[in-house]
Amino acid sequence: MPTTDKLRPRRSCLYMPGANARALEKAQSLPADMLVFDLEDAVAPDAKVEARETVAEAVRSRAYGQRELLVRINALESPWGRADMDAALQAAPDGILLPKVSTAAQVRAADQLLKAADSQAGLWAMIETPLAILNIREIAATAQETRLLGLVVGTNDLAKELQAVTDPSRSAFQVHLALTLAAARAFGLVAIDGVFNDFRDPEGLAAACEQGRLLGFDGKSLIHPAQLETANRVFAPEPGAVAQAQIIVEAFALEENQGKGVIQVNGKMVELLHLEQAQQLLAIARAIEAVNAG
Ligand SMILES: CC(C)(COP(=O)(O)OP(=O)(O)OC[C@H]1O[C@@H](n2cnc3c(N)ncnc32)[C@H](O)[C@@H]1OP(=O)(O)O)[C@@H](O)C(=O)NCCC(=O)NCCSC(=O)C[C@H](O)C(=O)O
Ligand SMILES: [Mg+2]
Repeated sequence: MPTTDKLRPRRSCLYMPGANARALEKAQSLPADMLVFDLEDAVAPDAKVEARETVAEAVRSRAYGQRELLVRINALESPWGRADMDAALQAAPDGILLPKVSTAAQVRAADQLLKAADSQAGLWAMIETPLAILNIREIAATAQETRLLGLVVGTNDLAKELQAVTDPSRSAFQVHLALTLAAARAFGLVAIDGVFNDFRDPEGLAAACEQGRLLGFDGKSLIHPAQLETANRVFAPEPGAVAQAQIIVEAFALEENQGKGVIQVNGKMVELLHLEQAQQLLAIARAIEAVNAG
């Protein structure tokens, strides 16, 4: 049964070219929270049909344990998109990732296909065009009527379309990242940050993950197994934060604090909103523990 659970860990989201059978096999034992079987930009036009079959078979194999499986189809407007969608839905992944979504209508069109196929898969939209940024509110708002579950930033395509340069601090993309995050949170969606292309630069990756985490993203798009450990570490709640959250939950549970909206914990003001944050953090920490326990 595909999962649409919003509270599961999504620290690491690893892309694999659909035509690369070795990568698809290797991913069965990699510590990724999410796997994206890519049929779009990582697959050359001549290899698209074969990749579609390879990916469908891999998803059907159920050899990926509890990892969340997404298939990134080609755009529905492209020559391959509709057949990709049909094959993917028959294989029953957890989600379909739509590339280059620019309008709410594109999400609705994909959602109609899910409904027609009686699919339980979630929908995920790549935010990687300038038009998507201008339409981000409407795109995210489709979550109220469709199976849209998350937004995934595509900084490679954004850089191309904006004619922007990717510097280490990603200064050109700060507005796009923040708008995507705000739209995701406004409509209760998961938000996954873009890729870091230099997979032999662990310090640069750690800095990029840290930046994404501080902005509020749930996890990071990855392109190579060597990037998994860093993303899993940076996007997991720190032990100190887990301990602090536990203290807040316990403080609000004390008899003398029943019915209170604000209390003090170790000399700091703590409100009910902090209690909610603490509960959410503990839920994610527990979910990560469950994943680690296998
Ligand atoms: C970038 C790569 C082409 C590098 O591949 P390679 O030269 O084979 O790397 P290594 O020799 O270091 O690989 C070591 C082993 O790891 C396996 N491997 C490599 N990558 C993956 C992977 N992604 N998933 C699973 N396994 C992987 C190799 O097979 C080796 O295994 P072994 O035989 O046991 O030694 C390559 O990493 C790659 O293709 N990465 C993914 C590229 C991709 O999918 N790109 C599309 C999405 S990125 C994007 O653009 C997002 C968005 O749309 C945007 O616009 O920003
Ligand atoms: Mg892209």
